[in-house]
Amino acid sequence: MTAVESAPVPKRDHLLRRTLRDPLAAACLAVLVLVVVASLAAPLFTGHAPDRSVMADTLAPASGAHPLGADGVGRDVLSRLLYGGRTSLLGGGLAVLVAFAVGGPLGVISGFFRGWFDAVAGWIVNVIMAVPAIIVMLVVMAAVSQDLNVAMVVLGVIMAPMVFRLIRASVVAVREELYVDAARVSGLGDGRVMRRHVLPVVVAPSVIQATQVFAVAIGIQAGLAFLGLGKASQASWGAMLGDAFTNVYDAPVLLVWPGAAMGLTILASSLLGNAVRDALGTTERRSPAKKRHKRVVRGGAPAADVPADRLLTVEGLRVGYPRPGGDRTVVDGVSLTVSRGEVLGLVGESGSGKSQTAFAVLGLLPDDAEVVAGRLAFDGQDLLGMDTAALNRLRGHGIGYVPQEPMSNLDPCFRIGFQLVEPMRTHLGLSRAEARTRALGLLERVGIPDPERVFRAYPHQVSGGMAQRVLIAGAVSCDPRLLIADEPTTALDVTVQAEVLDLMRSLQQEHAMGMVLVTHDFGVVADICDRVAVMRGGRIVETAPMRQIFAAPGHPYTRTLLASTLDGGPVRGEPSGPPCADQPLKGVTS
Ligand SMILES: Nc1ncnc2c1ncn2[C@@H]1O[C@H](COP(=O)(O)OP(=O)(O)OP(=O)(O)O)[C@@H](O)[C@H]1O
Repeated sequence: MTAVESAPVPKRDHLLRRTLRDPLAAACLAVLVLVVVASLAAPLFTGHAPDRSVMADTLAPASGAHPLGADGVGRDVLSRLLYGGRTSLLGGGLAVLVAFAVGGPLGVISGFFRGWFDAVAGWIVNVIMAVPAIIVMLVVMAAVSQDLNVAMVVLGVIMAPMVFRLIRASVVAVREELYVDAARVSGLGDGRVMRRHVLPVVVAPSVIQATQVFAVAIGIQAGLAFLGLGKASQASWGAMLGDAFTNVYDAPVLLVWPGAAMGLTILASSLLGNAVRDALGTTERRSPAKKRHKRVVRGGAPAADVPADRLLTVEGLRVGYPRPGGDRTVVDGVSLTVSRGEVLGLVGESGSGKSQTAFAVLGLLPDDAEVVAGRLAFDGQDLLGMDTAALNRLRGHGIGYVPQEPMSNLDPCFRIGFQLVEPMRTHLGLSRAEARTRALGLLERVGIPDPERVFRAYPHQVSGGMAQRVLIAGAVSCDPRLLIADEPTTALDVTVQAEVLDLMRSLQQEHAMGMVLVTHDFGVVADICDRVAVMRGGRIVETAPMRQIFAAPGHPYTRTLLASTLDGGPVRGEPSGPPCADQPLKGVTS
């Protein structure tokens, strides 16, 4: 029996509150607030102008008039420290802003859409990275402007490639996740998928990167000022270090103030960045599941002369992957049909091409797949000719999908309720409240005992069986006419398998949905299917009504598969028993 684990659902906790639970983070934030407030409110703390020089006060020690003393040309050290903080903070902030404004969007677009944009952006980034940063800034300061802030803007552009690479890598990793596929299957457009599932993952590494850019910018700015660059009127910690260095033997204490201010600011911002990253709870980078390239779709003719109750028509479907040694064909000439209210079982050993066939219908094959079909039509619409936006509208609404791995198809960052509500709002145009009510009803319908609780839970707080029920609820939430279920019970234990199958059968009958049930299990076939198509080596070797398949299997391979199931032997992998007439296709892994 499936059950929600007893851990209570945590309340949404504000990021700042979570961060400040770490005492070190709280101390770092306090230091940064102090530095910012002191710099901005400098006139409140000192009456001296930072560039006002009084020769009589040269290297004056700390006193009431000069709490931190005076520098080599008689300027008040406290005043220069406070006003210098403005220059450093503004410079660091400018560099971060420019680096993220340039590198951030480019990284997201490149990682998400790849293709020519990615290639061009990658090339530009490589060129920028080959340019020596310090030389460029020296040239800019010498030839364009003596303003340190201008140099920091240039530094931001030079550092944008680092941001670009980091964000691109994060986006590439997350877009390969199954739950991103699942979101696309449920019909969410690229914008929503990016906003809801991709961008949240980018936030944590970006925070760390921002603190690094900030620290580097403050350091480089100080270096430039130390070399004497920058306007003489512009107080900065670097200029203070330069001045202190010339008087290092007479007043070594002058090195302490700007050094301590810089060190503390950089340290506090780095440690705070780490704490924020930890509080975001996404420290691990998600590993890419598979590599994708551009999808090529060729061929396809509009559907015509099909019976009125026909829902899905697949004719002569071929799926191949270009490989250096020759194309790898994984589905070869598959033809099948599904009528309204009919359940078609797609059966075969592992690697026979069942999922590839299902994904071709869903338009979810990897981008390097070549798909050719005489006809690939859903309810009178040509699927091959459809653009992504039309496919997005169709998926979820017209065609629902129940995946094999329930857990990997739910985004761990979002509550289950949110993930159910979103597609309904998109496809059915429901308000948030209406979608919530409908989602709760669906959760109850799929046999979840405490819908409210599961609605508020995160995926890790429910069991695998419960997650699969949630996905089934999601798949039928927008009243699809066809449901594609890819081994929906494989990841579940035996009792739960039976319950989930019962549920799918009754939902299918209630909604009069057509269904393609991908499975390797003849038990499942007997339970739920009206007709069966048996696949081997990328081809359909036999299609027949369910009872006929069991009573009089026509193809030797069907007999072998049936025998291995009925014997209780392994169905997956190469079947035992007499060799079949059909051998696997060249290049197809069985
Ligand atoms: N991106 C890809 N590039 C090349 N070959 C692929 C790719 N994806 C799948 N294949 C191959 O396609 C063949 C069919 O895979 P498919 O996932 O459809 O099998 P299946 O019948 O669903 O098996 P299973 O029950 O194990 O999921 C396999 O040999 C697999 O290695």
